[in-house]
Amino acid sequence: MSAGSIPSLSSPNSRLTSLVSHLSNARPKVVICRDLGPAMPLLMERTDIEVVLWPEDRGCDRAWLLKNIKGAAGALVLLPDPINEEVLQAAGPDLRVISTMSVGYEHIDLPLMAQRNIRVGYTPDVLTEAVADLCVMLALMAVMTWPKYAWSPFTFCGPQISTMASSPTRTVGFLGFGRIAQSTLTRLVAFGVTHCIYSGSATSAPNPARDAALQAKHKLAALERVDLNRLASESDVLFVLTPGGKDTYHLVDAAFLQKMKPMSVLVNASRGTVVDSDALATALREKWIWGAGLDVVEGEPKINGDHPLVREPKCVMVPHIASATFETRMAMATRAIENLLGGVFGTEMPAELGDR
Ligand SMILES: O=CC(=O)O
Repeated sequence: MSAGSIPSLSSPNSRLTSLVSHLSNARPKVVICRDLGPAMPLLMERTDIEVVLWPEDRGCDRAWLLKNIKGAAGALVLLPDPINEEVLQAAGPDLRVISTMSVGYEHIDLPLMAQRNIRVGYTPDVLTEAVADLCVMLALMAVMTWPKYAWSPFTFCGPQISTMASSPTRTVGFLGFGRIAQSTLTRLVAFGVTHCIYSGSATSAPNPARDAALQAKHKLAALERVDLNRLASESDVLFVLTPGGKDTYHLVDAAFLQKMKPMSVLVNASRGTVVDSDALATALREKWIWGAGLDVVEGEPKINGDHPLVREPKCVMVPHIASATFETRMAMATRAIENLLGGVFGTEMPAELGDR
């Protein structure tokens, strides 16, 4: 999509009116938990499905979902919509697919879906580049956070991410080394980054061949899988890019932050729950680390101006918008719709989780 051709969002209420023409019991019903703007014609122009759309421009009400999902063959959901036993009970036996417009899927009870033979779609890949762009932006902003504004030669200074003659090495660290981490690394190579270290999950197998290829491609002095101690203590810039959930809860805690370099910065663009917010606020206040850039924070979106990290001057925060470019959101919405239709009609889903 070119910048000049970004379609405008049409009102959910006008779509609601056009839904009347879709009502027929013969067609499989799909429930859509949020207006998908310019992608909606991909659903609304079809005559072989009945589309039931949450009509308001805010998160879908639970009560509305539970009422409307009855008899549905599929549902297109978002991160704030927990998909669990309650939803399956309300839906009944016709439910064949849950499609989430997100790369994360911790809001979906996957074992339960597998048990009931309900297919699950998600939207990996299409958001990788946008999130990697934001990661770099947050890292650059996190080194330049300053609470006081009185100029002198060495105020407003922060640690430099690019290498230079007097400081020729930089180590970038990744907690989680999937697609987004690797795209972020690609961007940082242009800053002269020399070393890359990462920690994978306990269950992910080491991949020495992939690592050797990446090291050669980016002409790095080292690219190494390390334990959390080394990740914390050697990273100049540390990106948290691991999935959320109980396995990664508070992996970055006070003990981890205390091991980090005082001039290092932490960026989190995965899930708020991976980083202990109170510990991070202490780390910034006590100067264990230099700064932080956060796209996500524990407890979001219900945080306010009193949150310790919102009040912390050396923390840059954006409201979980890493994938928020028109191009990426359109690709995510399209992928989510394709997944939904694949599940409803029993055909291929472009991005399906797990085995059927
Ligand atoms: O956080 C965003 C996503 O999971 O897509």
